[in-house]
Amino acid sequence: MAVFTEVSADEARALLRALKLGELRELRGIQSGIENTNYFVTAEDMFGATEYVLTLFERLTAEQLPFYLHLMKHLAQHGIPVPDPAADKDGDILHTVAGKPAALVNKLAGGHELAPGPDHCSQVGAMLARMHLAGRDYKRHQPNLRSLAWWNETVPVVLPFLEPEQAALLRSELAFQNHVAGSSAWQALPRGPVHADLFRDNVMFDGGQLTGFFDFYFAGIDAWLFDLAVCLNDWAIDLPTGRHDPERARAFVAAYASVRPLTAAERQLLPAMLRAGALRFWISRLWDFHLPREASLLKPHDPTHFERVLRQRIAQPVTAAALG
Ligand SMILES: Nc1ncnc2c1ncn2[C@@H]1O[C@H](COP(=O)(O)OP(=O)(O)OP(=O)(O)O)[C@@H](O)[C@H]1O
Ligand SMILES: N[C@@H](CCO)C(=O)O
Repeated sequence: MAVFTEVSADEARALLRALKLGELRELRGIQSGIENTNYFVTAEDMFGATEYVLTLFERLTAEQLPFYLHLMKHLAQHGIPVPDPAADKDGDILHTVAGKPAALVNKLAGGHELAPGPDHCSQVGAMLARMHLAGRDYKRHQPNLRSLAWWNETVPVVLPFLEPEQAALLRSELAFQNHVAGSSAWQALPRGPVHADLFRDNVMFDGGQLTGFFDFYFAGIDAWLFDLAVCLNDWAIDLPTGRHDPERARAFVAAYASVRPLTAAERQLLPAMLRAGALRFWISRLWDFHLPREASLLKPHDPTHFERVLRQRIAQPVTAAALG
């Protein structure tokens, strides 16, 4: 469950009042998610009832949060379907609730598509490219905080928990990614704000139509190709085995490239970036699994899933040419 911090009805009422969003009708803790405390909030004003999502940030600091919240606002203003943080009378979108930094955003319609087909992948691929283009003139800068520097810092912390063979793979993949990051192709990759965690459970569909991307709290400035690789590693694999699904991957990449064609450097580095995407989540899952925070009922994601994905990506590299 993901209510790390309890919010009282009075606290929710006070926030709604400060944001001039009407009276509180319902406050309901959201049981999924592993990073933040989330509540569904129903408010009613003279126009009727509206649903919002209240997020209390458990790990991120008030220094880091403006980048994410203003990015969501920027993208929403550029027509990308993402939650739009509500502002108070001073224009502030970062609030304090129960002593934690907090935001209130509109609730996206629909639910997750946990068994996506090629059509879902095309919709997400095209919207991902539109989102990258819409982020080009976003002025704030914050690196992807779960990128190479964090991998280098965190790998030594998780290594003692691994079997020798797993430790060897983790070490050698990290060395490979450090090597790739020194290449001219890597330097040439187009960059901008990326979501960096756009898994099936961070996208909403309603009646088969994409209604939005959410959970931008791992976003940062990074290679657009990294975002694409993270998506392919989730949207276009068979979850039980981690095996690449060529049909879904082709649909995803073709739709992405129809909005923003891949550059030569991106085509060259796709196989390495797919490995990077798998490594990133293997490390974070190992970290969450072996060094959990104090959260009574938290169920960490299975790290071995991304170990399998990484092994597949190394044994059977997926090239841009194979994806059309
Ligand atoms: N803007 C939104 N609109 C609709 N539903 C939302 C929205 N934000 C969050 N939710 C719901 O709340 C659940 C938990 O949110 P989220 O995935 O952001 O949790 P988290 O703990 O912040 O992240 P993580 O995915 O890293 O575990 C989502 O699965 C979704 O059902
Ligand atoms: N998407 C991440 C969880 C953090 O959002 C994972 O599956 O490990």
